[in-house]
Amino acid sequence: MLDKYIYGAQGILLVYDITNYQSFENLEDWYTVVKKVSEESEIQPLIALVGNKIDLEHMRTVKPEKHLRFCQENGFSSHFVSAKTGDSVFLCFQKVAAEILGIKLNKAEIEQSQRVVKADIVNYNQEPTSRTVNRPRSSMCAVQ
Ligand SMILES: Nc1nc2c(ncn2[C@@H]2O[C@H](COP(=O)(O)OP(=O)(O)OP(=O)(O)O)[C@@H](O)[C@H]2O)c(=O)[nH]1
Repeated sequence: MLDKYIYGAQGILLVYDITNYQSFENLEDWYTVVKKVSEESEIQPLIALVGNKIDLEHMRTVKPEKHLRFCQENGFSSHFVSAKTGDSVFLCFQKVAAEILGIKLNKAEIEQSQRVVKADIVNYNQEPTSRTVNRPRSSMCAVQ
């Protein structure tokens, strides 16, 4: 069944979980299937390596160097996303589509697709604690 999806595809995303080394290792098997099917097809798909769950960077087990080496060795384009927060997901698809179409994205197009991280100043109503020796903290920064 998988070969039916792969056959004739112009782009293939090999996605793994950056916090799960096994999911990265499994890509060898997925890539083997992709290569086998592509040999039988006239269309050679663009292959993108996508590291998912970048919102869990502190739990990363697959080093970025490993990811990049795999890309370099096989001519993949490289992407990191978070399906949970949506970070870089649109950008990833936009880059893959542009590469397939042979279009070079300009800086403005790339920046437009990048998620803006908003930081609000929130009132900090608690009494100053003993740690605030110099000036009591009256506000804090919250990244959403
Ligand atoms: N923190 C975080 N969790 C994610 C992200 N993407 C998916 N998940 C979670 O990871 C779990 C597996 O997601 P699935 O969409 O089922 O992925 P899958 O590849 O189909 O996983 P399997 O069914 O286990 O093969 C779910 O609990 C998702 O909510 C992400 O970017 N960040």
